[in-house]
Amino acid sequence: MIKESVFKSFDTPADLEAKLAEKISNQLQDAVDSRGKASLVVSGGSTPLKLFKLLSNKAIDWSDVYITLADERWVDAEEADSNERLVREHLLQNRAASAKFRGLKNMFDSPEKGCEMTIESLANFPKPFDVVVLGMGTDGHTCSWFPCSAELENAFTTDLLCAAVNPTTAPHPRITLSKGAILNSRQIYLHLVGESKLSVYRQALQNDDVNEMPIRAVLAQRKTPVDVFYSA
Ligand SMILES: O=C1O[C@H](COP(=O)(O)O)[C@@H](O)[C@H](O)[C@H]1O
Repeated sequence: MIKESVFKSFDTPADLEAKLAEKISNQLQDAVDSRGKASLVVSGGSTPLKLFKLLSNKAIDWSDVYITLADERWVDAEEADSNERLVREHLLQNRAASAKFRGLKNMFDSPEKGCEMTIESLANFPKPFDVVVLGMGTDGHTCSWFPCSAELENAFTTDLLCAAVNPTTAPHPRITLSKGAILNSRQIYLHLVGESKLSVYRQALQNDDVNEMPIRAVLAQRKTPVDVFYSA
């Protein structure tokens, strides 16, 4: 049984997004005030889009904020399935347009070949990351740590920032931040919307088999604070 993290439940997704956007923007500005720059890692998928919009209007020093993704599908940034496209269209807008964004996909034809260049492109990001926002799939994956993938162990054990992943249950080869990279952060938020996600989260707390539900690698550790933000 995993000891539960801080769990905050909201009446509506809008209430959740308002509070989470406020917390993230305050933490980013605090980082800029104390260390001159800040870093933010966001997830893709459908859950964070309204959060991105709220964040993009926050009055903070965005030009000192470095943003990247927790994971990416190995598709061009213009394609519908690209997480980078979501970030560009929903987060890097309004006041946040001046943030320094680095995507994970590059010109190589596979994540295995492109991984080294991605790692180099993130070398100047402030670390530990100030804020990481994770999502979770109903199979218990987070980032692109898919329970089915042969590369999961590497993503969990590598000292490198990124790993290539070829999920058998989801489309596209992927690149993902490694477990070491994600846990090298000051604050992780797990953003969950919908009762099906709540039930997967509750199931994840039942034991610590990370291969069955990779989200447990985040929930079972105590190195980095994890706050779960949930709304039905
Ligand atoms: O494939 C992915 O899925 C997860 C969850 O996505 P959602 O659509 O259920 O919010 C996401 O966190 C991850 O970044 C994405 O690549």
